[in-house]
Amino acid sequence: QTWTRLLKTGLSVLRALATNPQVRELFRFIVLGTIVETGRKIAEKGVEFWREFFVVKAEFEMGDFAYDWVITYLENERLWNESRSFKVVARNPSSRPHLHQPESGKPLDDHPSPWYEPATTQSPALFRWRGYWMTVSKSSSGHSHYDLEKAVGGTLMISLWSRNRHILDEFVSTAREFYLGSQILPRKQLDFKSEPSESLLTASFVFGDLAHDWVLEYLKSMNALDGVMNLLVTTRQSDALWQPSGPQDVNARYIPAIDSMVRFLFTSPRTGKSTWLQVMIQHNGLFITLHSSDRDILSDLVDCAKESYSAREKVSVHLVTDNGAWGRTVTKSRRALSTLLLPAGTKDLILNDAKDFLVDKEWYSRAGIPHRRGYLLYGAPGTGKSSTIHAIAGELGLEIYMISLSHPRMDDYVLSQLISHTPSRCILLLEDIDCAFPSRANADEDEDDEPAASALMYPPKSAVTLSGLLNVLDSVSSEEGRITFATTNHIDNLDPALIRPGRMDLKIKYGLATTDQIEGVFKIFFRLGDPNEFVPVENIDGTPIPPPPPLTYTAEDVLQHATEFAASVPSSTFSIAQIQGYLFTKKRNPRGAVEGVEEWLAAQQLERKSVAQANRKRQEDYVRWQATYFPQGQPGLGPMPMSMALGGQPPASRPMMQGPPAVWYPVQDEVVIPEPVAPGVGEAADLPKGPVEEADSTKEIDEIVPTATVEGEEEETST
Ligand SMILES: Nc1ncnc2c1ncn2[C@@H]1O[C@H](COP(=O)(O)OP(=O)(O)OP(=O)(O)O)[C@@H](O)[C@H]1O
Repeated sequence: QTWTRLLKTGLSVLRALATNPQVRELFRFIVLGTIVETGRKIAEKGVEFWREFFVVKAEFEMGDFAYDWVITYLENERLWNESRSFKVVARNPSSRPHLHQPESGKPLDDHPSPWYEPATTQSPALFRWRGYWMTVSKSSSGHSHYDLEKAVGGTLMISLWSRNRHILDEFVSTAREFYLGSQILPRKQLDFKSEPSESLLTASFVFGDLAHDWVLEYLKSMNALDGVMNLLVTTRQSDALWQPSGPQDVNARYIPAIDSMVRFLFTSPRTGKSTWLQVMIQHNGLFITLHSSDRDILSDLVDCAKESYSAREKVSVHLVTDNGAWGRTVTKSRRALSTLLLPAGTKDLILNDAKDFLVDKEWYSRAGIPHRRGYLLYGAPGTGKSSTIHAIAGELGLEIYMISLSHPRMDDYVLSQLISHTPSRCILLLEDIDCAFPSRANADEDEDDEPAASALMYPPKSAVTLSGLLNVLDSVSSEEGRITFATTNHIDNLDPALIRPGRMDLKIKYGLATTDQIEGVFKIFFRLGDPNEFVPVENIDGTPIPPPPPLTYTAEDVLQHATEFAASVPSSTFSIAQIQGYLFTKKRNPRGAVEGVEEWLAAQQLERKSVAQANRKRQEDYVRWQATYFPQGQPGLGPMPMSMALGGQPPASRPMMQGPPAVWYPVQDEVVIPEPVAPGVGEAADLPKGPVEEADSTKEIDEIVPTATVEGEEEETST
């Protein structure tokens, strides 16, 4: 009964509520709300489902090439055009030629230009691509891909409204092709090792290596370094290597500073294929990153560089740095062999022999003979030895690697290191090879006419030993087509082992100027030779030398004066360099050169006399010094002290006789001291007495300077 009563009460309450309009309204609202919410949920699920099945999504990470492709492509499609919010950055237009200028933008000038890129947006931009809708959104972190070096991170999200995944593939590959085809400046690659695609090829070209010079020259010839924005302004000659092409101030060079970077589009002349190169300039060389994994492109680049290098009308001379390693390279204009005045047949002899040698590698290997060839050029200073080597190098298209044995860092080890770091086909030039030996006076101590004291004065000027030198010349690494040229002013100082065939195959003597050579140098000097061959047309740094003013004399004048001049100057008495030195004082005045020759000859005679006297005094002083301090005789103790050499008193205390050998020469007014001369050999004994001025100059000189015809008896000339 209780339950029946309760039920009746409930029903009456419900009936009362149902008849209440407000309650009925509320009830309807709840039902409708439930239906709407359920519908919304179903729709949401439906969209999610649709998205899952009908939208393809892709994510592109900044720092990845795929990101670069897509963003560059979208940039080009002007996707951001409809955007309402921008990020505006100032960038150098020359480094970003694709930069989008604002519609009303001013023409580009030297100041950075504005560049518009879409502001970071979470709300996706919608666009249509080949009939498909796409949304693009960019995350907040990171900058545009061009500024990648400053911030890494950030992603680009692309949603493609299509069930078809292939559309995404098509989109990405279209973007990639566009990127490659547009040849757009790629982003800088600071750390190629961490590049995720591992598709960049990096090549190092080490300073001092020939490949480095090839590539550097090539980059310069392609104006690739012109875009460097980090410059070193220098006047040092050693920086000439970097001189970019184009007109530059002679004194100041604007060269890329260390750590600067430049990106350059290399188009292979052979394949026509273009590849971006990123060139990093470091203190120890060039580091080139190729935006490619194709090694052929690298070898193509190196081959092109090598080809254009060898086509230049220049000769490169590689020098040893202060550290005793290859480093500096000096480039000189080629010197034509025809400008050398040498006895008939000399030039052809060397040139043909060297050519034969270079082409006959097979023959050498068949005969079991090491493929190397040595030439010894000896004779007085200034007779054309070095000039011949430069001209031959130019003719054969070879580089010169020049080693001076008197270099302060030179010893057997440094020498062998240097040799092993030279390329196979080159000219190795050993200058003043006699430095490695004691002077003749030292070698021939038992000769009666040369006091032992003088031997002490002339120890070897180089720490290189004979065995070190022979080892280097005979070493396996000195095979492979290397031509060795050695020069010396004192062949008689050289050990026979060094100049035996197999080490020095041709020995060519350079004598003092003959009458023909004197006449020849006069004609060339006054431009009767081929002026273009003789007169350099450009400075060492490539800047042009303006042509000389027109001549005030005729060819006939020069011919006549040349004969007169040659008749006035004694034959085999002066080197061509000395004659050239005199002619320089009469530049553009051939008549003056003839008129002044007697005065010059007299001055030369006086100079020789002073030199001889100074040498004699030095010898005497040294003997006296030895007798005072080492009455018992102290062989091999080293040089005379400076104060003594300069004519002062011997030092109060016994000098230290250790350390590297050094020779001190007296320095006096108007005295030029040549290589040390042993007493009894050379000028001192031959000098005439009496005033020079009164004598007939030609006769006088003929008398005082014996013509050097016999090997080893040549006149020591001043330098
Ligand atoms: N035979 C020559 N023909 C033309 N020019 C010459 C000749 N000899 C010397 N000269 C000129 O003299 C200068 C010095 O010559 P070079 O340096 O070749 O002499 P060198 O014999 O090598 O001297 P050193 O032994 O001192 O090194 C150069 O300017 C060169 O043009």
